[in-house]
Amino acid sequence: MNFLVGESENAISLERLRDILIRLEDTIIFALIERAQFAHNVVIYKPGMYKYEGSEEFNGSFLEYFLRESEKVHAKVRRYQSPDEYPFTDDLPNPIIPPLKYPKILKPNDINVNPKILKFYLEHIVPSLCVAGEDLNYGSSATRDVACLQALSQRIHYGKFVAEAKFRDPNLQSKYIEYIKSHNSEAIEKLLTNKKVEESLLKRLRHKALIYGQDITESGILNNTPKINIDVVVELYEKWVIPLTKDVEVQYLLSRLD
Ligand SMILES: O=C(O)C(=O)C[C@]1(C(=O)O)C=C[C@@H](O)C=C1
Repeated sequence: MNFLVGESENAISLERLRDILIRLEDTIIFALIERAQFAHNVVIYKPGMYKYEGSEEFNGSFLEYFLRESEKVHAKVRRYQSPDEYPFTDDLPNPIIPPLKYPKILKPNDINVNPKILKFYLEHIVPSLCVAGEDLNYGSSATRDVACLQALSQRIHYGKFVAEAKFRDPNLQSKYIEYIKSHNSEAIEKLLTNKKVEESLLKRLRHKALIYGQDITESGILNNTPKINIDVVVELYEKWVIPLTKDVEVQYLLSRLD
């Protein structure tokens, strides 16, 4: 969590939030580079391929099993009590350690777009990121998938904080209230969109993916094939990450006055 426990409820600014989003670009690119070293391994996404000891009734895929079991442990150490962490599975156990006092920055809401994240990740990202076929690295692939999914989820749900910061802008608040009251999601989206920020982000992302994806040796950068398909990274943001972040922002604002 980037908002430290004990900080004030006013501890958000758009500038600070944008810095967090920029840092998360690094987390996401490195997670994708990690996943890209293994083949698609489609078998880990097919339901009912394995029997799971202790969860005989469970009939999902190997990845779903792995996500569920990982999230159980993470829930026990209160990961999902942090307002920037959202689980992909439900019926999770209670934390075994006492709760922390986070600043109450967000209005209570139950927005969770993880089903959409899982869908685009499995249908569009993994097949274009990884070499087709099987290399038997099922466990390694699934651990990398979980890292990618968690990073994407955190980034996209930061839209709630970004929306809250935008709503608090005294120059814009009356406009937001007007559009929220008239349930005008299109006007809300238009008001919160900043094309310049989006364009700079996509350019920066291309540079980062190119640089992070190279081999670096004692004599400098080796100009060999990058470890990741740069276009896939840029397209991921252009087609999915930014639109879904905006979707979260709009959903959050629509419920902001409830
Ligand atoms: O930085 C913002 O203002 C955001 O709302 C975040 C974000 C993004 O997803 O990166 C989304 C919408 C804006 O058009 C610009 C960028």
